[in-house]
Amino acid sequence: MTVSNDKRAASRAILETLGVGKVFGATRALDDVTLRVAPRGIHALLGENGAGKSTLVKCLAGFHRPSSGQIMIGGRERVLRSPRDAHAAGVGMVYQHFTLAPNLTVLENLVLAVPDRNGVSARRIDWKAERARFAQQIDELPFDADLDVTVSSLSSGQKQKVEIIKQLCLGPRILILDEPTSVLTPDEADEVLGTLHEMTRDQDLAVILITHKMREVFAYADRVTVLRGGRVTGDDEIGALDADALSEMMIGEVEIAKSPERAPTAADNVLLRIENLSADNDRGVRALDDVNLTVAAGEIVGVAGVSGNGQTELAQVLAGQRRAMAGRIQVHEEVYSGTRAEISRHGMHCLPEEPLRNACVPDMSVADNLAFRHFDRPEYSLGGLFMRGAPLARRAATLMERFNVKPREPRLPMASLSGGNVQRAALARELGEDVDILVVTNPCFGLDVAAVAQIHAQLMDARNAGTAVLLISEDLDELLTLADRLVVLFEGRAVHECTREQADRRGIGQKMTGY
Ligand SMILES: Nc1ncnc2c1ncn2[C@@H]1O[C@H](COP(=O)(O)OP(=O)(O)OP(=O)(O)O)[C@@H](O)[C@H]1O
Repeated sequence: MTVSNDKRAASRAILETLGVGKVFGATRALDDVTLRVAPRGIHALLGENGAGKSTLVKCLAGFHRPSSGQIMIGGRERVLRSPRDAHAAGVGMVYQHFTLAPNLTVLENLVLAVPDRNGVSARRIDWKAERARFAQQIDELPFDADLDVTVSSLSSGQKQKVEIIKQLCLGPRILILDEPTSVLTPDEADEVLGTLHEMTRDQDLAVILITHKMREVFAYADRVTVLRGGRVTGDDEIGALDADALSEMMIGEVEIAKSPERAPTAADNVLLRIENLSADNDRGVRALDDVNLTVAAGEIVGVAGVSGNGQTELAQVLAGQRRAMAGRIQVHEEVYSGTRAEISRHGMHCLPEEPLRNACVPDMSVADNLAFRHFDRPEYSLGGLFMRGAPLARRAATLMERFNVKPREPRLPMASLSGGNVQRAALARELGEDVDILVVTNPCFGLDVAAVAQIHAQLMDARNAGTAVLLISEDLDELLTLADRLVVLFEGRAVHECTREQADRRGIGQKMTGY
């Protein structure tokens, strides 16, 4: 930007960060970041994993205090000591993962989100008045929600809308969305972003959008700021940029991994066979209903579906974390019930979604988390009782290098890694050794362009080396890129199956919604 442009942008800005820095121990997560956000429009914040996007927006939402620099909102410097301060300054934030209380109704969630309600007894709340107030507020919003349903019965798309409604009801001038569409179908994502786009045209609302999806940036953003290694590497109107320019700003000269060619499959060598499998969810409701599927050596079978249609339960039964109510599973043509001994004997590796929560111990180091599968092997333990630190650290360093986990510091707690790097570390553990069967759920959730290409190449490599891969993913594009065959789950049933040659994007999208 030229100096005069700079001045004009500053005079228009509702929010500015001036030379903001943030240091965590030895990590400089943000370095001299200047960001200017106009009072209306969608401002995309892009960058590879670990670039500092979440840290920056957490500074704006009062979760982190910057180590240096200033935050200006509405032309005034603000010191945001807590989310409450940020809220008072007009900043609302919607997180990547849901924050709604699942067992409460939508109305109860909205009422509890109002500041100053902490500690107020439910009996002292005038529910009738609150219901009328929220019904009227929602009426004025372009989003719809039924106030009386329990949140746990909502689809991901509906939950995300309630998260946004919850923030909009608090009347923010700046709404921050951290990867809001990663849990939505493409149609739901278009609906949510399209609606917000319209809102930023009609009223004083600035949306800061973190996303890894270029399509969304070009369709809905007005302006883009790119971070790399904690520094701003690009800032411009969206109309002045193309995909190559953005990619260059995000990853510099890094080469995007190319997926290896697809090798022929030994279709008759079935390694995983699922027959008439049924299972219940945590509430005792049937979540998987009479599912049949097979995965052969050197084959990727994709499981498509909107989240909440039995995918989680399928992955859990295969990982031995949930009991099947009917049917059977065979691995290497032997009956399999998911015991630790069977998992190890059959070379069965499972990577669940949200690995930080479901597959890692957040406070333990990256090296220890990478050791979960091997710590009791002779080369890593003394008599099976004591872990041998040096070989485990060497192995961790090798895996971190191979899977590009950053920062390359095995002793850091897992929880201090950025979302994308946790994902890479968890995949490194599951794909790092010879694997016969890999069950993986949403492996590229939250990953940047280069990392997605790298993970896809690694999955294809594993397939070509003879691994049977069951890829459960909410990203239809990912499935269409990788899978040899596709199965669609809807309300727990396998409602459609096709080969990659037969796959039709629209048709599969319709099957996913029960059409
Ligand atoms: N609480 C923390 N303690 C220590 N280091 C942290 C903490 N939070 C973030 N970091 C580090 O700061 C850097 C920036 O992380 P941040 O989460 O902001 O990246 P990001 O751009 O949001 O990445 P992603 O796309 O993977 O979510 C990373 O190196 C990360 O490991």
